[in-house]
Amino acid sequence: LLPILEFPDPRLRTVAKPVTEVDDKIRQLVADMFDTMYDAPGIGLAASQVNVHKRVVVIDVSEDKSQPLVFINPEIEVLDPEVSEYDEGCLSVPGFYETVVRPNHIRVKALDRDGNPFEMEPQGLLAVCIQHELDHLNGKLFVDHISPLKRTRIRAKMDKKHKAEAR
Ligand SMILES: O=C(O)C[C@@H](Cc1ccccc1)[C@H](O)SCc1ccccc1
Ligand SMILES: [Zn+2]
Repeated sequence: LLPILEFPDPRLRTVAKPVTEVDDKIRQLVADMFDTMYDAPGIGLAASQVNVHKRVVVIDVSEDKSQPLVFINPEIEVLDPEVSEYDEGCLSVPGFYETVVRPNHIRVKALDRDGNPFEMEPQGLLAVCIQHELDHLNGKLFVDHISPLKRTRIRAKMDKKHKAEAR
């Protein structure tokens, strides 16, 4: 299992670099990320969260771990301006859920675990999760989409938790 960085760790603000070659090293990272995500448990994980600053995302929104998806060098285009709300969580901000507004009709282009390009037009939670993970690759967190007051309060609680753990 890979350790997951927690807000406000500044390393979460790193902009991840594109993968130049989808090789066995990347496939090992993907396998370790799925193990870490399923164990958390979570429905998505970006390499940034495990302090690997490469543009790699794993997602599985299924109930029974039956739909693992790998997005390498993902790119998103918004297909229409309609947005929807979702109470998002984050494995890097454990225990906090806040309403985030995002476009709900997008197209994703990425490479799969074999380095082959593919694209999809995800709906619902998958569309939300892909945008949440892409934020991670760009050094953004879901708390950046809520009010500064709420973000400050969450940061204070996370700092207190980390102090207690350090004792
Ligand atoms: O930190 C992450 O990227 C994992 C996120 C994925 C997520 C993105 C957007 C909306 C919900 C989840 C979650 O922490 S995984 C935990 C979870 C599982 C099911 C539903 C909500 C949260
Ligand atoms: Zn997250």
